[in-house]
Amino acid sequence: MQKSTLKRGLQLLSYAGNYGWAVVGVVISVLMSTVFVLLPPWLIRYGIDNLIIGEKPEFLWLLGLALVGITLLKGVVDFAKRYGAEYIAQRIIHDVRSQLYDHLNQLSFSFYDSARTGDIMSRITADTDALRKFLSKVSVYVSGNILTIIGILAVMIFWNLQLALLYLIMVPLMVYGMFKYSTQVRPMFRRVRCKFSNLTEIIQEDLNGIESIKLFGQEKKEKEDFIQENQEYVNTRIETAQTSALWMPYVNFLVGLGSSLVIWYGGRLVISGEISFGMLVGFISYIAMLLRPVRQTGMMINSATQAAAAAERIFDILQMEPEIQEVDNAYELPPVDGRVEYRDVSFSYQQDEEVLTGINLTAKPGQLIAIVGPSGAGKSTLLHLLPRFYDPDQGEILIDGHNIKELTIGSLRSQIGIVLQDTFLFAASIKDNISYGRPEASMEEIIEAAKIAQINDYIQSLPLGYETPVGEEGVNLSGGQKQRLAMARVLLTDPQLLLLDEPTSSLDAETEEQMQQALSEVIKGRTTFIIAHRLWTVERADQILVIDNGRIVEQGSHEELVSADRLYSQLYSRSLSDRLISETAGDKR
Ligand SMILES: Nc1ncnc2c1ncn2[C@@H]1O[C@H](COP(=O)(O)OP(=O)(O)OP(=O)(O)O)[C@@H](O)[C@H]1O
Repeated sequence: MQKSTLKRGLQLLSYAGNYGWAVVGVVISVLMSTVFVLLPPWLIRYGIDNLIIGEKPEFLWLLGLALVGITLLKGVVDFAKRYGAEYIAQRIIHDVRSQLYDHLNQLSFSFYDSARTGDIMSRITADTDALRKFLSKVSVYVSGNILTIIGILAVMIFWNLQLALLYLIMVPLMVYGMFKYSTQVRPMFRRVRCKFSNLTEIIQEDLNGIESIKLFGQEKKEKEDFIQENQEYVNTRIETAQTSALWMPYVNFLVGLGSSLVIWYGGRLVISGEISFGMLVGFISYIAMLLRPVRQTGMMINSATQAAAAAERIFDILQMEPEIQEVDNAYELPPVDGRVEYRDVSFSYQQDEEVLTGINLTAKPGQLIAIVGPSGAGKSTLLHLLPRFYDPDQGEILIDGHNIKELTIGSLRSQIGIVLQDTFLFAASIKDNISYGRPEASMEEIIEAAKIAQINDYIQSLPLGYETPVGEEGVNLSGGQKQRLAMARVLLTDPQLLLLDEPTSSLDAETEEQMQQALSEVIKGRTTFIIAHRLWTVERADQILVIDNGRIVEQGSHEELVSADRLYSQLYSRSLSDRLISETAGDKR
């Protein structure tokens, strides 16, 4: 057994510890069930030797009654065993799934940058289900079967060593077969699960990117990719089934061989009077009984290996440490005035590829800081360091003199409002989306925020108003409407620090004008960082930082930077001519 499998097994056992009494109940029922399996051949041997051959027909009904009684009792303990195992399995999987979900929430952005959504989904759903099957069925069946095999062998040895030894020759062959089978099948199941993840990933990606697929007419190519992945999954499954299917004939052969040997040699022992006829019948019954547990155990190696592969994938995630962590004595950030300092901050997503280098900046409380620069210069990254989506490799960031690394993450983020380039809305009502960060907000406050974000009139015009669902079953909002909704959502939390990543990028000229007015209201008294490509929108900023290639290359007011006649002034002129062109195009239309 691999070390990692053992470790995963122990980890699972630690979950079972929470349901101690149920586990004890299941263990007792497995033991009792095994005893009830072992009893009938013993009774049959006794009946044949003492009641049939011993000619005591008046007691035969008692034998029948005992056999029926055993069946009934076995039915009761089997019920307890199955119900208990399912109960424990469901509880454990509930805990694992919740922990997994919780952990995924805690993992940092860096994890999601490289993680594939389909893969994560299949770990939460298919992998936890494989584990549930193992816990509810495989673990009890396999332990019951192993106990039965050991019990049968023990009774055989107790009855007659020679006959038992004859049969025991088969055991190494069985163990060898089982070992061979499991080592072959195990990596196959790992591959099956990976292929399944790939398939989920493709479906997920195609559904998310359906617009781009249709726009670029790539349906055929995507279909071919899907067919290929689907085929590979099926091939892997079939290959695995082929290997597993060899197991049954192998076991059948061994059991058949064992029975023949016992009848051949045992028959001689009966004739020579060394064992009774009842004992031979008992032996043969036990051998026939061995078939099921041995075969089942082999088959269950399938599920066990599937579960081992699934557990590995689940625990791989659970063991990942979130990159962004609070220090042990992290403290709450008190309400801030909004002074932000970056001191010699450098950052890279991947080693040796610095995205930000030696950033120094100071924003005084209530200032509007505009960040401009070419695409890919590092503007968004600069903002993402403030709420600790990522931590700098070097340097430090302070808010009102508090180093953000020493604060609790919740208290830090609660004072920062962010409107990102892409706005994500939940499948809930408009009202719930706006109040997402402050569910207790009153309707008046929600409407007020929506008014400032210039979206109230539109919402009121909808038949269901603020109760209108967003997304599939409700209204489909435009990019600009989404951004304004996101703005209202942030306003409602009344943050002292505002990070706006191109908040007006999806707006038309008219709405942008309105939004600009709204913005000047919104940012009053708050320290605001705003990224803008349309540079005329940030002329009024207190400071403009020009970022190029991860460095601040210019810094100052609009007038200062224009007269400096460097990168900013070039970008500004380009931005103005773009505006002119788009306005002329708009007029012509
Ligand atoms: N999650 C990420 N993982 C790895 N590299 C990233 C990640 N996000 C951004 N980058 C890289 O870091 C650099 C800076 O990206 P950033 O998004 O900060 O630029 P930007 O100036 O905001 O660009 P834009 O104006 O186009 O939004 C780019 O080269 C980008 O490819």
